[in-house]
Amino acid sequence: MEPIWFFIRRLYEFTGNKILFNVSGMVFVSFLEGLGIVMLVPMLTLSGMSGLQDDEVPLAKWFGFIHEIPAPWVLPAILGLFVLVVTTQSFLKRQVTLQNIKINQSFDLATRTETYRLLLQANWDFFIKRRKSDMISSLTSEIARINGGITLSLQLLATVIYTMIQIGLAFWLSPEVTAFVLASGIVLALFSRKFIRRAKKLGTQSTELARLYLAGITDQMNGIKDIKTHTLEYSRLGWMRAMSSRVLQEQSEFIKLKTTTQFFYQIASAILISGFILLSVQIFHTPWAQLLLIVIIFTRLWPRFTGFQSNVEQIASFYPAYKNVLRLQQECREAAEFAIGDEADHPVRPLEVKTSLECRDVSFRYNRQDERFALQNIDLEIPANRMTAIVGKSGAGKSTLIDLFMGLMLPEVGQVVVDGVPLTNAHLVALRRSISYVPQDPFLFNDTIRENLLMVKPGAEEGELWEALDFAACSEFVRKLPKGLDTFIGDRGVRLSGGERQRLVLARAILRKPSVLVLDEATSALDTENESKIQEAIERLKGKMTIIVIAHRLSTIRNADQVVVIDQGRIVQRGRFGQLAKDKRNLFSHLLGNQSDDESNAEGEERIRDVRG
Ligand SMILES: Nc1ncnc2c1ncn2[C@@H]1O[C@H](COP(=O)(O)OP(=O)(O)OP(=O)(O)O)[C@@H](O)[C@H]1O
Repeated sequence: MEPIWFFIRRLYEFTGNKILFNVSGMVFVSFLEGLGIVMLVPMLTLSGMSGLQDDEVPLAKWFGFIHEIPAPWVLPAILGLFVLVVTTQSFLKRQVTLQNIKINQSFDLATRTETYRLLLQANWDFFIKRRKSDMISSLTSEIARINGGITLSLQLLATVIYTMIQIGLAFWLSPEVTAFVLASGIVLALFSRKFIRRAKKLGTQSTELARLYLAGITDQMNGIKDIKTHTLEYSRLGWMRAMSSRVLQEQSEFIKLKTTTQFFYQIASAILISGFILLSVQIFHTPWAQLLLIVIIFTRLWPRFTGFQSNVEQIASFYPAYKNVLRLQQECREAAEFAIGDEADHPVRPLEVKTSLECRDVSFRYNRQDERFALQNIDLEIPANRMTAIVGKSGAGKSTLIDLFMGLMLPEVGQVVVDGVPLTNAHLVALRRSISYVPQDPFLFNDTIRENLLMVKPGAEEGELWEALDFAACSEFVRKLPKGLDTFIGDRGVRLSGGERQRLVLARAILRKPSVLVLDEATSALDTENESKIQEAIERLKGKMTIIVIAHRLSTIRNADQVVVIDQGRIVQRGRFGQLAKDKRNLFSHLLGNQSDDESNAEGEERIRDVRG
C-alpha cells in the first residue's frame, strides 16, 4: 500500500495542519450526529414520558437539570436542545465539506501540475519508449481516481477515530455487548480480507482495460482517414463492441463484489442483533431502557464497520491508479533533462551559435540491447551561418543525427559540441531556444493561425507575423481565409491542406528568428511553385543563420554549402553538391539516379540534369 501512503503523506505536506483540523472537524460532526440521537432516550425518559425510572437509564445524571425545568417546558426544552445539536452539526458539516472540497481541488491541481511538470522535464528517449495513451490515462482518469481515493481515505480516517470514540462510549455503557459487537466485527473483517484482495485485483484489471481502451481509441481517431479509405469501419466497430463488453463485464464484477459484501454484512447484522437481544433479555436480563440505548449504539456502530469495509474495497480498487501515477512520476524524475524553472526569475536566453555545431566520434543506439547502432563513429562539423544538407536512404540515420544536434538524445559514445563547448543538460534549454525545427509531419494546435504563430513568440507584432507568413509563401492563402489570421484551423490543422500546413509551420519557425533552422523534409508536401518560392526564401537566409536540411528531393539542396551523405548510420560522403554528383559510382550519384528514374516528368529530368551540370 506504499503508493497510497505516499500520496497521503504528500497531502499532509501540501496542506499541513489544515488537514488535521478538517479531520478533527469530521470527527466532531459525526460525534454530534450520534449525540443528537443518543441523548434523546435519557432525556425523554427523564422527562417522565417513557414511564421509566432515572436509575434504569444510562447517562441520566448528565441530564439531571431537566428536573429543574417547569413541567410544561420540558418537552419544548428537550426538543429545542435536540434541534440545537442537529443545527450545529449540520452547520459544521457544511463548513467541513466545503473545506474538504477546497483541499481536494487544490491537491488535485497540485498533483496534476506536478505530474505534468515532471513529464515535460523528461527527455525525448522517455517519450519514444512509452505509449502516449498511457501517459494521457495517468494525467486524466488515474489522477482523478487518486483524488477520489484521497477523499475516501480522509473519510476513513475520520470514521476510524469516530468509531473509536463510539466504542469507548459503548464500552462504558455495556462492556459485554460492545465486546460482542467488536468480536463480531473483527471476525467479519478477517473474513472480508478476501473481498478486499478481489477488489484490488479487479481494480488492476479495469485500469489496464481503461488504458487499452484509450490507446485503441486514440489510434483509431488518429487514423480515421485510413479507416475510412480502407473501409475498416465494420472491423473497428467490432473492436469497440468487444472492448465495451469487457469494460461492462468488469463493472458488473465490481458491482457483484460490492453487493455480495453488503449482502453478507446485512445478514450478519440481522443475525447479530437478534442474537444479542435474545442474550440480553433472556440471560443478562438487561433493563429495557439500557437495551434500547445499546440497540441504538449497535445500530450506529455496525454501519460503521460496513462503511469501513466498502471504503477499503473502493480504495483497494483505486490502488493501481496510485501505483501508475507514482511510477510515472518516478520514471520522469529519472529521465529529467532539466528543471522547468521560474522564467521570471531565471530567464534563459537563446544561445547564438557562432562558429559551429559538431559531432565528435558519436555513436548512438536507441536500445542498448540492440547490436545495431543507429549512428556510428560520426565526426561532423556544421559550420555556423551555412547551409548543410543531410541525405541518405530511408532509415539511414538522418533524423537521429539532427535529434542529437538538438540535444533530444545524448550520444552513447562521443560528444555533441556547440561552439567548442560539449553539450550538457545545463545548456539544453538555451540551445533549444536557438533552434527552430520543422519536422516531416508538422504539428499545429487546434487554435487560430494567430495563436499558432504567437505560441513560439508571444507578443510578436502583426507586422512580424505577416513577414514570417510572406517568407513561407503563406500570406496569400491566409488573406483569402474568411477570418484571416483569426481562422481556426482544426485538430492538428486539419482544415488546411498538407502544403499549407507545412508552410505555416515554416512561418512559425522563422518568426522565432532562430540561430539554427532545421528542416526535416520540410517542403515535401509543396507544389513546385511554392517549393521554389521557399527555396528562394531559404537562399536569402543563407549567411544569417545556420541551416540544416534533410532532403529526399535532392534538387532542393543543390545550393547547400555542404552535403553529408549517410548510409547505415555512417557518413559515407561529404562535399559540395556538384562535387559529389560528379563521381558516378558513389551513393550520392546512385540516389540522384534513382530520382531521375522516379521523376517521370520532363521537368524532373531537367532538374537532375541541371544539378549534375
Ligand atoms: N524510436 C526508435 N526506436 C528504435 N529504433 C529507431 C527509433 N527511431 C528510429 N530508429 C531506427 O534508427 C535507424 C535510423 O532512423 P532515422 O529515423 O534516423 O532514419 P532516417 O534516415 O531519418 O529515415 P527516414 O528518411 O525514413 O526518415 C532506423 O534503422 C530506425 O529503424
